[in-house]
Order: sequence, then C-alpha cells, then structure tokens
Amino acid sequence: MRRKLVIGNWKMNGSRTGNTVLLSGIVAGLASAKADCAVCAPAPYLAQCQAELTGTPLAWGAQDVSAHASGAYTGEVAASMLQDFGCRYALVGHSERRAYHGESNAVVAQKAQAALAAGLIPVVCVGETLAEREAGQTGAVVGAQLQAVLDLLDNAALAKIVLAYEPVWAIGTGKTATPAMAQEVHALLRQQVAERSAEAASGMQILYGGSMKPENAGELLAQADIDGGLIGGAALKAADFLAIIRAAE
Ligand SMILES: O=C[C@H](O)COP(=O)(O)O
Repeated sequence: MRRKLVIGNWKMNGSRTGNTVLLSGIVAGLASAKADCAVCAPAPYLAQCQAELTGTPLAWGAQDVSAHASGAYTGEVAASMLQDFGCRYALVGHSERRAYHGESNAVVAQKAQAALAAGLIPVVCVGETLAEREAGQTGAVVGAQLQAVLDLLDNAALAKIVLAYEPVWAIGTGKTATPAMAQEVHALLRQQVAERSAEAASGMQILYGGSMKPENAGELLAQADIDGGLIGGAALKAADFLAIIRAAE
C-alpha cells in the first residue's frame, strides 16, 4: 500500500513574513496527518523552512537542483547544498523549467541522478502541452520524458524517485484533467516503470499536478494510480493546502 504524498510548490512566491504565517498555519492543522506532506520553497527560503519546520511533520524541498556536484556554475544550487539545509525533496523537470529554461529530458534525468547522489528524493515532473494532447501524443511525450530517467538510473535508484504527472495545459489555468484522464496517464507511467522493475513500479508514488484544489482533490486522489498531488496555487493558502492533505488521507 503506497502512502499518499502532497507537495506544495510555491514557485516564485513568498516573503519571510508571509512564509512564517503560511508554514505555521499548515503545521497547526497537521497534528494528525497520515499522508506525507512537504513544501518546495524558493531556494533563499530553505534555511527558513529548516528553522521553522524541523521537528514538525511537514518536510521541505527545492524547486530545482543542479545536475553538477560543485564548481563554476554561476547561479546553480548543488544537491549537497539542499541537503545541508535539510531538504527531503527536489523537484526536477517542472514544465516551467523545461519551457522557460530549456531543460531537456536528458538534463532532467541528470538532475534526478544528482539529487539521489546527495540523498534527496527527486520528484520528476512530466507532462504534455495542449497541442501534444490534441495531436494524440500524450503517451509518447510523457513516455520519452520518463524514458530518459529510466535510461540513466539503475533499479535501486529508480525505486527511490517520485514521479509527478502535470499536464501543462492544466497548470495554473483552472482546467483540471478529469480523474479518468489523469488515471490513464498515471497507469501508463507505472506500466513503463514496471517493464524495467515491477518492484519499483508498485512502490512508486505518482503525483498529479495541475489546478488541484480542495474541490477536486478527493476524486483525483481516489484513482488507483494517483498517489498524491503536486500543488501550485492552492498551496499558498494554509486552509486549501490542508484540505487537500485531508482529502489524501
Ligand atoms: O507544481 C505545481 C503545478 O505546476 C501545479 O500548479 P497549479 O496547482 O497552480 O495548477
């Protein structure tokens, strides 16, 4: 039985004062949380997360990580640095990184590998654009994104990653994949992993992201292959984020 996992991706939002209000509001409602939960904050606020969340049930992580271990890579943040600040997770290959920063499937796979090497759990994001969906290419697109990761990681490493299916057309748009649409892609992804390792596939948490909200979370999270959510906008309000965590329990 896979545990549910709900991760809030703050994207480029937050301030020291606002973060304290949000984090304390979430933690106050988490006393009996049965799902795993985390927030992925902008890098400058990871020290604040460590200071304010250590000892609570809310984990934290980064929104990106360098594919390189150290060296002359101005502006990059190494996985070991994230580990220094207590991060449990690092998102890799979010569609906004792929679209605005030109991250290829191969680079995303290298980032996943770098995160694992530092003891972090990479949350590998995959998803198709609207044009790709309408052209009937959803399976091929997410399949290629996942395949790059499968090609780089051995079975032991594969068993440690989290996957997130985020249809690009559903991110921040208020349009959500129907539970059946999301389930179909999640099942495809799990099947692709199973062809490499049945054990990794059966244990892998596969999250859905894309306008998940308290109103639609229950139905999405009830699907057999949806093991949690990667939440953007609704993770910026403690009450909404908590409602989604409760829907996952
Ligand atoms: O990482 C989170 C996703 O991009 C979803 O964002 P959203 O919930 O604002 O649609």
